[in-house]
Amino acid sequence: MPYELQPDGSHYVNGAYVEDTAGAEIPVIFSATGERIATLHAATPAIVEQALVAAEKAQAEWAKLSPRERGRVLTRAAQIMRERNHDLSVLETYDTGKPLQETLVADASSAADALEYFGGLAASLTGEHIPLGEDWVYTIREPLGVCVGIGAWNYPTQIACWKAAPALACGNAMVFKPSEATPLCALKVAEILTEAGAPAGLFNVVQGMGEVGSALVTDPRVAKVSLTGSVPTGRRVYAAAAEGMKHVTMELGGKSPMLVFDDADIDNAVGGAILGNFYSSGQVCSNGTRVFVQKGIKEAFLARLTERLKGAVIGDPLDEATSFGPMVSERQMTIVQGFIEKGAAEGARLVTGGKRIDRDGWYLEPTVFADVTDDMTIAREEIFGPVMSVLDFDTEEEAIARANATEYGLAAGVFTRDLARGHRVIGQLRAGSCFINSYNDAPVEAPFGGVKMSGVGRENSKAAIEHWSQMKSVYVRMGDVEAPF
Ligand SMILES: NC(=O)c1ccc[n+]([C@@H]2O[C@H](COP(=O)([O-])OP(=O)(O)OC[C@H]3O[C@@H](n4cnc5c(N)ncnc54)[C@H](O)[C@@H]3O)[C@@H](O)[C@H]2O)c1
Ligand SMILES: C[N+](C)(C)CCCC=O
Repeated sequence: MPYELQPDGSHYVNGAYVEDTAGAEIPVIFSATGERIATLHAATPAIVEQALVAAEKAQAEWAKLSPRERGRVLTRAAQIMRERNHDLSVLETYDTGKPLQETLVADASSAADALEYFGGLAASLTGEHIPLGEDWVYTIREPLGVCVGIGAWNYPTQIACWKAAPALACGNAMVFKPSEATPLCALKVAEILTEAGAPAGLFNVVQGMGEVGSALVTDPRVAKVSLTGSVPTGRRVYAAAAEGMKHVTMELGGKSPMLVFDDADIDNAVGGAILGNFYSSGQVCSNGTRVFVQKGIKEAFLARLTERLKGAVIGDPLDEATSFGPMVSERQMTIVQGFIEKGAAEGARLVTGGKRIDRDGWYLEPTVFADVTDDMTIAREEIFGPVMSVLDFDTEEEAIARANATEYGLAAGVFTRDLARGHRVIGQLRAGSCFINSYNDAPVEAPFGGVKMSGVGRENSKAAIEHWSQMKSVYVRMGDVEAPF
């Protein structure tokens, strides 16, 4: 066992593990077996207070460092993460149930990318000089202060670092609350940042459910809240943050469309649909769960998809050969089973899957429904599980209109050999993260985030800097002040 699964304390505050067993118990369950692997406790008000005090103190000192010095800490943390990728990946697999085959390449490594990228960017975050004849204005890019990050359970290491890396690069401190379903990984991020030279209190982790998140969001010392979670939680958190006029980033849910035209390379389209529906057992916010296939290739697409799904290796997520693992929790599995039942009851054609797998843990078969219509529940609501809905269409205009007929707008994809059509269609899809002949790529260099109900703000890329800093402008008069009296 690379890391002890039971951490030295539930929380990481002011550079060290702390515990307060008065907080509600948080059992950590390995979803491949149903076994309890650790027990943590939700933060009490005293722990939340300690974290905020520590963050406030650390932020004042951190902001005084040169951006280059701040960047050096982040890039050092990235290097440590890469060196420990295997251990961190195993921990991620225990925390989430995702196959090691995935976590080895998509979690600590994506987190390290963010630390490296924003560490490198830190020194170039400058203001500008604006000449006004004799007078002039200069701008200073300033930190926001103490920021709160709140995570979902599907990518606990990645989410912590996609928030912390730009936040810290800009001179902020952070109190991060992981999802109560996956509380382990963010603690390692905190440990590594300390080891890399981050001052005590710069990145704190407090555990808990919605009440702990809510206590952080409403605290007047907090300048910004970045949430990754569902739309209903996003609505509540955004409203609470608005009361205090706080900055927000909202990375929320989706029901994203993937459009497959008759001229698409069928294997690439099927590959994109598999990645966009079954990676992480379908527990990915940007998944293309409404797969619109043009009528001419619909049956060929379904046949190839069914064939390729037979290649899924379902099993122990700690075995590197496994390519499809359990759901994160029994609760999530039950929610997804409810959607599968609705799909069948509302008349969708079950092409493959649909059942719970007969083994320990919370496994569902990769499931594909065809002949899905726009009004069906499975075509309208985010399922967050391994359930693909295939809808068919005749014309480009029709597909675009139907793809856009949703309150969500996180992602969208197009598969076609006609690149002019690819760009034309993507240009009309109302979504933040789009793909042509690909799906779900999320390099740190590209902005990531949604439109409409899927969110506000962007993570990753230079665009994230705008969401973790603010501009001060300074007018400088070179001559006398002329006043009317
Ligand atoms: N857009 C993205 O980048 C992205 C990435 C991953 C997941 N997601 C979305 O997350 C959802 C799945 O994750 P989940 O089930 O953990 O989401 P969730 O909304 O139930 O919880 C998200 C987080 O918010 C906290 N929370 C709940 N109520 C709160 C409150 N009132 N105040 C403050 N914090 C509160 C939870 O404890 C958890 O840490 C899906 O909708 C998925 O699409 C989005
Ligand atoms: C990097 N992925 C796989 C696109 C995940 C982004 C976070 C959403 O759940």
